[in-house]
Amino acid sequence: MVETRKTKVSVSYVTKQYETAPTKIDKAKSVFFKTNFPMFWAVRGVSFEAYEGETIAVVGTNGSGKSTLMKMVAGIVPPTSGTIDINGETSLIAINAGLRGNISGRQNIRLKGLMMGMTDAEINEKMDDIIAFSELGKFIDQPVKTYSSGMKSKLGFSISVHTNPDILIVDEALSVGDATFNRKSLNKIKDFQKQGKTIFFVSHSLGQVREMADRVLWMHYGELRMFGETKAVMDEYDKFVNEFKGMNAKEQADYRREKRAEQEEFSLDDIYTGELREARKSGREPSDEEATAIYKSVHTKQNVAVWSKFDKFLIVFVILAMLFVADKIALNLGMRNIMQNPTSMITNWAPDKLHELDEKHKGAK
Ligand SMILES: Nc1ncnc2c1ncn2[C@@H]1O[C@H](COP(=O)(O)OP(=O)(O)OP(=O)(O)O)[C@@H](O)[C@H]1O
Repeated sequence: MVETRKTKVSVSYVTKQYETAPTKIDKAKSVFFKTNFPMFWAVRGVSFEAYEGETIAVVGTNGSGKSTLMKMVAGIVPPTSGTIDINGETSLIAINAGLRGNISGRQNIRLKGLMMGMTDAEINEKMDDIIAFSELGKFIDQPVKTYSSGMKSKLGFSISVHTNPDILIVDEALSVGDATFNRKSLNKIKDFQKQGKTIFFVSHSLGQVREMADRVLWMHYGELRMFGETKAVMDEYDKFVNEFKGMNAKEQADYRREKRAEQEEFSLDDIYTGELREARKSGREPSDEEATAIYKSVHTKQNVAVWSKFDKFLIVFVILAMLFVADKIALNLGMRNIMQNPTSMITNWAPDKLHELDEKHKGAK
């Protein structure tokens, strides 16, 4: 059957490789020095298409790559290889997504609105609705770092649904609020379904998945294990979960170790050979042109920054020069102060500016 619906998201052979640096300091070190942490493929050659108006649930055990895949679709994390084509505006709702801890909930609403290209007037018009939906009451003027994860999720959810995206990605944000808020959020998602939006939602609630999803994408240790109609995939997923629960502790640990080893030893050529194997299994020998096209597509590398020694030297030089100029000309702050607290130059500015915009808005009411 020829698919007539509009393709909204097209993902081809996407991977994400991470260095398993144990701490943030180790990660920072690896930017400037040669380090030897093992590499690990969190997503291994995922391909799928999502159409206008459908709701796709993303399931899988902890650490299977669901959030990483969704962050790549939302454009927040770049893939290591492969391509993602988006036909529309995406908005990611995830616990903490894009919220700044040092500024208030209200200032976060303004900041996120500005980042999404809304004008001051548009933000002012929606401000009261967003605050009302979030149910945060007077906490809206408290710094977000004082919020619980449920409160952050309520704020994130409320902001995202009011920015009216046509592709909505909900990453577990439906399960961290209280029962009433979750029901309200589900109803909002159902409204979006009726409006024909494309929705992805990551969920560990299998009942919610069966109730809401048209299709299900099952991630398994970085691979797309199955993608299809909700009932067919969920029946298989349930079967796997029950089989896994039926194993003893040693069998479970062995299984995890084996899969983890596959994630470390994986290479892009595995996707290529897997594709050829699948084609042959279905009785079709790919032509040389087809094989070359698959090879090229699999090996499409994204522009992940690889810094040369000169780049690193330049970065340090530019930072020092900026600090010097800021000290001498613009801010008249002592060099020692800046060295002790470099972020003060930025953090002092942002809340003041957002506060000024809020005051203007209140005055205009
Ligand atoms: N920034 C990162 N650096 C290194 N490893 C990462 C990073 N982000 C995720 N990972 C690793 O990638 C794997 C997939 O993580 P991801 O958060 O996508 O899984 P998930 O399926 O969403 O898990 P959960 O259901 O527990 O939320 C995990 O092993 C995780 O530790």
